[in-house]
Amino acid sequence: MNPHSQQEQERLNNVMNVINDQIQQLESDTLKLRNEVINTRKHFWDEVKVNMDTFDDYLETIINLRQEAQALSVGESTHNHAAKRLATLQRMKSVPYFGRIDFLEDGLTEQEQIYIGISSLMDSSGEDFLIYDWRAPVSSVYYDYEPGPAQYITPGGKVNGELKKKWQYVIRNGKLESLFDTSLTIGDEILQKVLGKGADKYMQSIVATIQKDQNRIIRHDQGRMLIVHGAAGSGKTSAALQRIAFLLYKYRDFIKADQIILFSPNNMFNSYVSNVLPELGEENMQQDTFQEYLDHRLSKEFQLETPFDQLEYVLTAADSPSYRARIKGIQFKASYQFFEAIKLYRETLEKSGLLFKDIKFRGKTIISAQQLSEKFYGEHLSLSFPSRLEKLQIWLMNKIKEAEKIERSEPWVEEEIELLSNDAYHKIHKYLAKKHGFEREEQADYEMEPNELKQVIIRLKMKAVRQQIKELEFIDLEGVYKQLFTDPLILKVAVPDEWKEICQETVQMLDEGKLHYEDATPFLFLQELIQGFQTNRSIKHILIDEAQDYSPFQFESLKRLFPSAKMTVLGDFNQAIFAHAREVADFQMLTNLYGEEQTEVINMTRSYRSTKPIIEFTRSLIANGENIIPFDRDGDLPVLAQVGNKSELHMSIMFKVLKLQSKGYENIAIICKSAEESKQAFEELSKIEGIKLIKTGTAEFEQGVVVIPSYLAKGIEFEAVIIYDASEQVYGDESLRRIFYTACTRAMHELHLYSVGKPSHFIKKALENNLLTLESNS
Ligand SMILES: Nc1ncnc2c1ncn2[C@@H]1O[C@H](COP(=O)(O)OP(=O)(O)OP(=O)(O)O)[C@@H](O)[C@H]1O
Repeated sequence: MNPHSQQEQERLNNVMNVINDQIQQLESDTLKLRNEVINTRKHFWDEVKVNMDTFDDYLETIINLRQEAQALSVGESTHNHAAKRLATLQRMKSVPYFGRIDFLEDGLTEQEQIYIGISSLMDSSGEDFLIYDWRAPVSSVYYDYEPGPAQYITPGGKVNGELKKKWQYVIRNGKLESLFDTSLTIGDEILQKVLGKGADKYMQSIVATIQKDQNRIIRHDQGRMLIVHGAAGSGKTSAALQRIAFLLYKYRDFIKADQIILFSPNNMFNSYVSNVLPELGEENMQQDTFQEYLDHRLSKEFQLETPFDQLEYVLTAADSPSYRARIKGIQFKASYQFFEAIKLYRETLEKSGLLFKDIKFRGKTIISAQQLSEKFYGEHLSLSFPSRLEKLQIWLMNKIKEAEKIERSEPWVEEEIELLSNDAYHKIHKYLAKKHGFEREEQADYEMEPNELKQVIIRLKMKAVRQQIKELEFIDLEGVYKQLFTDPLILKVAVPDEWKEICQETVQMLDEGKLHYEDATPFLFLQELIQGFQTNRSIKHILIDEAQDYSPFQFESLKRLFPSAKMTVLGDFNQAIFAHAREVADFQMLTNLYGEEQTEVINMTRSYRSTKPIIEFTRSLIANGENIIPFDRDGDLPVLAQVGNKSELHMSIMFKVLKLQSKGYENIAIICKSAEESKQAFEELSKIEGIKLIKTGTAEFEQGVVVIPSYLAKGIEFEAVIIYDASEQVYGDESLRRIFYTACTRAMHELHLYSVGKPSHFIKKALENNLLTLESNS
């Protein structure tokens, strides 16, 4: 037993007592506060005397109301605050702290013992910290330094000193299970233990074992843009989530959880990561997928393809005649050249090319597209593009007024009046009476002018037209976008050889009211360049996970949508699975987004998720994989089993699942290339008890044995992974290398590959270097 254990357990007992006392106190406080709030709500109107007789009475009532509302809101917020603290203390009851540093500040003689946990705790006198929050400035020493000179940054400046000792604790349910003086021991026992555990339904927080490079990401606080490029399993998502917790702590008076958005690959991933922040005593940030944003903006006008439909096409339709052109189109439409070309195109629209729609009322054209075009290109040419559109709107509104006058003599107006319901008639009467200054009690005396009634009817009917004008809907955006594919002179960049086919397909899609996924963002981007960008200034931080899947259009759109936000971009180019993925890591575009001075790039090469043998295998699948450093966790070599046919494959997999389950693994994924392959595999493997099929719509991350398409397994992990069919026939094309790599890197403890016939050439290097065990018959 460690000689310090006794002493440490005593201190722990003390801390537990303080926590228990505070819990007791808070329980009674929150109950009282809760009752007070309920009471105030119940008797809200008793306290407010509503009297509107005179202006002074009215004023008093308003003031009274305000005061009551304010009291209620203060009560609610105090109660929420206390309830939140109570929940954190309850969590601390199990693990009050996980680390300690002994720090001697320069100029002082006594070293301080700093215990670190998920939240701070003061002693009963309220003067000394028993525990420091892991996000407090001094706590960074714990993550950043080995014993020796160390420093940390406070709002008041740098603090220099010496880290004398560093301890790690394993505490469970208030009991000290073990402690490590990490200044003496080599290696990282606690990290070993954490990583060796089973997978959970939800991702866990990593605050007890944050690594130095991850800490840099979490506490990064300069510039508008942080780019994190990290190997599979290096902790990008984990760092992103702890970073959010850090920001919520550091800027607690300025930033609330709903002012931070995490963009993630799909809804299932959202559920997978949804527990980390609450576990740390913070509220969850907003979570979104880019697809949801596109849906919100474009699904009224178009039938939108989802990124997963696009991927499914890419993975399964290689035999279709237009396949090659579509792939080239996908790549081109996500390229930087196309992005620049669209910006240029918008500029040329200042001189010519902007298309308009006829403005119609009751099926009749009241202002033609031709008139609009002549007006736009005939006047105010020295003004900026948005100002010219504004002038056009004003002109149009006047035209609408004229049109309304003309409509008065149309017979439909009389017909409408005759058809008015009593209720509608009275509403109009009341409205006009009020307009003419009749007080409520005199309104019955008001007699409506027939012409005025007509005017109201016409205005009501014209409302939609005015709205169209306000929203600039008279611009034919679809036509403007289509021109890029019908007028060969517009795009001034090199286009793919298959351009003719790409154009045909794009035009056909648009004519059918559909928008391919590769067209959606460029279309929206062009639309916003013309109509103006929508903005949301309340968001202060956006974090983009799996950023390798985003195109320049998407980054630029997010930047413009959230002009007050800082951006954290996390990705791994080796996992770029979409067809538009660039061949090489391209940080330049991202750096250009906010400029070099505002941008920092952090690389993470150490990988934690998988055992060392699995990482050694997976890194052999990609170019420059040797740069990935495995965390030293032991395990079996990945296994390759070659089978003769599908029925042998299914038998072997079923057998393997049983074997893995008998070893205690609960989270087992059978990863297929596509949804189509997953569906077939699921049908064939349905005898496995409790097996589930994960589809694009699956909202909750499921535990147990799952069959899952590679692209949905992205970002998540499983105790054991079975690659359904790693044959050359399935993974023969070079473009699938990254998808294959992504699938294999999902494994924490065991990886099993099956191959019907010849295995994919992706594993050639692994076979040559004995990074796999061959299993002839399972
Ligand atoms: N410092 C750490 N302490 C404990 N566990 C860690 C640490 N860093 C990473 N992990 C664990 O490693 C696994 C991978 O982390 P995470 O999913 O954040 O990596 P990633 O870089 O986002 O992976 P990928 O790109 O492959 O999806 C998770 O189980 C995570 O909890």
